[in-house]
Amino acid sequence: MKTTGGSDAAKRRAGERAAEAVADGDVVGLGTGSTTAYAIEAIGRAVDDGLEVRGIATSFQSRQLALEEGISLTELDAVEGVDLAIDGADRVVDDPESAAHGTLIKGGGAAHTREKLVDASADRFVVVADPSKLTDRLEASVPVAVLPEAHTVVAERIAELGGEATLRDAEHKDGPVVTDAGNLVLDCAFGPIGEPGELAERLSSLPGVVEHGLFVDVADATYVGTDDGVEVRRY
Ligand SMILES: O=C(CO)[C@H](O)[C@H](O)COP(=O)(O)O
Repeated sequence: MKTTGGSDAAKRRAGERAAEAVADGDVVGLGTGSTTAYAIEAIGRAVDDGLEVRGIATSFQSRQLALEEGISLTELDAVEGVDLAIDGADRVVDDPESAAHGTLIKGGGAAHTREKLVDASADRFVVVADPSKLTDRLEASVPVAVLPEAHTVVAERIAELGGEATLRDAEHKDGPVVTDAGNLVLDCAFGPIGEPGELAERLSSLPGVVEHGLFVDVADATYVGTDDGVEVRRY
């Protein structure tokens, strides 16, 4: 499984604590990545012990893991609602004085389109992270999923917004990363992002953009695994 740095022990603590929030009968959004995998495994163990839940996978990876763990799966259009979503993040703004507190950048695993759909549909969305994801200012690249034929046009529009777009290359395939939905990913460097809400709206309005990895006002809490416990941020 792809990991993105950070301590595995901290990721495990965050993931397992988030899994404790799952209640009997819940519909649970199952995020993507190495931190969420710990939550999915813990939910699987609880299912073995009798917990009844239905999961909604956000990627091929989380679907495979849920199946291995014996978690029943459903789809967003087959349920009345999602009780809880658990998902990782590449960056989490951690500054209570900032309007951007709790804003996320996601999409390191190129799954952010379905992640945003499921996470934003949930009554509660809990982020699981290790301390390496916390930042007081956003300046990481923003992943932008685009229709394949739109990548050059969107890259030009990104430049007009002051960003530099790089088509994400696959590691074990010649050519670009292709998402689970068949789209390409532009990693867009904007430098420090002062107004993530404004940038998010501009990115969403570009023709050819399927979804971007800025999650503004979506998360309800972040569980941060540390060396000896879990710190909870609520938004
Ligand atoms: O957004 C994501 C996938 O698109 C992941 O949640 C994000 O990359 C964090 O992954 P990890 O828990 O492995 O660090």
